[in-house]
Amino acid sequence: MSFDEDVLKNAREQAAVLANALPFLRRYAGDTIVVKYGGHAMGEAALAEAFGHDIALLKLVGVNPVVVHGGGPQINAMLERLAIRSQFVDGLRITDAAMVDVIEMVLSGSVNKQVAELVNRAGALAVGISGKDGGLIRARKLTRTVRDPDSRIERVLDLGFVGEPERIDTRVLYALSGSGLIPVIAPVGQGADGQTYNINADTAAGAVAGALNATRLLMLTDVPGVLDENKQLIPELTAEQARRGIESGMISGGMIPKVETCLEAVRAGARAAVILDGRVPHAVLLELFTSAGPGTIIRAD
Ligand SMILES: Nc1ncnc2c1ncn2[C@@H]1O[C@H](COP(=O)(O)OP(=O)(O)O)[C@@H](O)[C@H]1O
Ligand SMILES: CC(=O)N[C@@H](CCC(=O)OP(=O)(O)O)C(=O)O
Repeated sequence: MSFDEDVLKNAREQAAVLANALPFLRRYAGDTIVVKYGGHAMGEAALAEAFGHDIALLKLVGVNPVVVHGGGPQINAMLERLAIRSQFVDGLRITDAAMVDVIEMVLSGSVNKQVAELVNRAGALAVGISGKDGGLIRARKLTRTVRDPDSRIERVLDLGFVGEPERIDTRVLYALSGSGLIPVIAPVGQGADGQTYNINADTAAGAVAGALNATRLLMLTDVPGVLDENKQLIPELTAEQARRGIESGMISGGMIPKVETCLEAVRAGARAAVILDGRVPHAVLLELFTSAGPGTIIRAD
């Protein structure tokens, strides 16, 4: 085959691949997909670039992607530089007054702009905002009760300025998405009194997905999904299995807010939530458009 014939053959093959992809790419046209992009998944440059491409491609094929990012490792690094120690309870960072300023700086500042830039570099137009912009996330102080295993006495744990979404005002998201832009959200909220709250990024993503009645909430993380005692992937998790998993300790640490969030998101209006491996390049496209993107799916009952 001559050089020209080779080029032509490749081009025809590429065209066929594109044409074959059409029914898949149409699958979520017009739908809203909320993607939680965890701090761990941002580490590797090639992976991050692939993530940016996935989000840009979603917009191109008529999907309305909304990104909510984390930044736990990035906050840890900054707090370490400032010699401030963190403590976690059930995957939530106890946040005092000095920390909340640093956390807002990291999340709404450097990380938010980095994530928006990943999408922009892929040729789409992302706009980085925090939950404080446009009144997006009205937050209230989160309280946790813990039971002492010996005395069985319950006590309320003060997590400081850790918040939970109280109300989501979706207007800013519709305004951006409707103008061809992709919202990229930092998980920081504002209380009725103006106080800034640090919100777990999973929780923020779940609240946004519920309020938007998203077709999917995709939770990108650093494990293949929810794993059982033998470290095997659980393809589908019911509310009852989740409750037992948390009680038995099979589901622990950062996976607790993740699973709880998925359950809450589908209860609040999202069609399904998937916990999947963000370390796999193009995890978002694999999950949405192929049968090779297994994670753990949590559906509305
Ligand atoms: N049953 C489980 N299945 C999978 N991961 C689990 C489970 N229980 C606890 N984990 C832990 O949860 C972590 C994911 O939560 P987290 O570190 O908060 O992720 P991210 O930073 O992506 O939000 C995993 O890396 C794992 O160590
Ligand atoms: C209250 C709380 O824990 N907030 C988180 C917010 C960032 C986050 O959730 O980031 P990842 O998704 O990367 O873990 C924190 O301070 O680390």
